[in-house]
Amino acid sequence: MSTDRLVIAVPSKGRLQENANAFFERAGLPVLQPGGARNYRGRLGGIDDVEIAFLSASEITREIAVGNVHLGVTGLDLVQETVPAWAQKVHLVTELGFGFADVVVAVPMAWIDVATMADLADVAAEFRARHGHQLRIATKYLNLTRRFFAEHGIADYRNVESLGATEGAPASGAAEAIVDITTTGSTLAANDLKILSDGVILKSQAHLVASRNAAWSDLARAQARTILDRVASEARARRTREVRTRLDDAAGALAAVAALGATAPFGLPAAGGPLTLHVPSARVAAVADLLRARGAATVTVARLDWVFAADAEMADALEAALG
Ligand SMILES: Nc1ncnc2c1ncn2[C@@H]1O[C@H](COP(=O)(O)OP(=O)(O)OP(=O)(O)O)[C@@H](O)[C@H]1O
Ligand SMILES: O=P(O)(O)OC[C@H]1O[C@H](OP(=O)(O)OP(=O)(O)O)[C@H](O)[C@@H]1O
Ligand SMILES: [Mg+2]
Repeated sequence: MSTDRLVIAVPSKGRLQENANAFFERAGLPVLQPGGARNYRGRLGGIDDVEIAFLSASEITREIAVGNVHLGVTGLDLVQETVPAWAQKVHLVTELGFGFADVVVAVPMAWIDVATMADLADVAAEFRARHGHQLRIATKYLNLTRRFFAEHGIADYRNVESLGATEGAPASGAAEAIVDITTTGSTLAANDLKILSDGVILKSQAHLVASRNAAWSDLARAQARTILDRVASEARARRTREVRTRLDDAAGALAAVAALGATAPFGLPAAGGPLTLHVPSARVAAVADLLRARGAATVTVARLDWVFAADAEMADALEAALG
């Protein structure tokens, strides 16, 4: 880093790229790549002097861990697998609601007696005596596997490192079982593999992450505060609906819907005026029912683009993590 400005690492390819760009766009901070797709440096629109490094998801994780970039978008699976003592180096700013994938233990469908990790432990304990070698697990998630198997008391196995087509390992005879990431399950099914019932090691999704090791200048901290305020405002808006209505007893109605999480951010209306509520999106129908039961004739519901608020919980949590 040649200057003290903020540097954000954004996926330049792979499964997270498109959604990561859409996420910054929604927050009013479009990712700009002036030199075209082959230029590995860009900048963020909507804010001055923020640099973007375009990298693959695994490179982003590494650069965050060593502190070469301040913020980045990557998968939780990569953070937990590839960064030793990750919580000391990486602060999870927020989940991003995309890049969902589970890291799972899967065995051949034909193993009808093996449904749980305890069953797999039994197989592992007897495997060498029966077959002349240890149970082999194909995976690129060596650290997550080691931790999870240890928690389940499985010690008698061997990892076979696999960097691609892991699901093919049992059929090809390279391993007996696998640990890999799955989203739709179609690759597992196509390879006649099943997930053990308690074999989900990690439910991963993309996160905005911050490096606790980077050099955080005053400028970089201030830029991060601005960015996180917009990100938090967009996230708040996404989980909220604006509900408007008119009733005789607005105060009584507000008290009744408060139990459903509704708030009146602009206060109670003067007599006869419209009441504006903010309601968690999942509770909108229940709130509308209650309002009509209390005499509201019409209730409108609208999506919001932004909800700016007085508190800065995301930025404050980052400051606390950076010390
Ligand atoms: N079905 C999926 N399979 C694999 N990764 C997924 C899936 N769904 C979401 N992801 C997320 O995407 C991350 C990896 O993305 P991807 O494999 O596209 O990167 P990449 O560009 O291939 O990077 P690299 O070349 O460094 O492996 C995973 O670690 C995970 O967090
Ligand atoms: O459950 P599904 O929806 O079928 O997805 C799972 C598959 O996707 C990933 O591979 P990817 O296509 O990223 O190839 P890679 O291993 O080369 O990264 C992963 O390693 C699985 O093979
Ligand atoms: Mg990949």
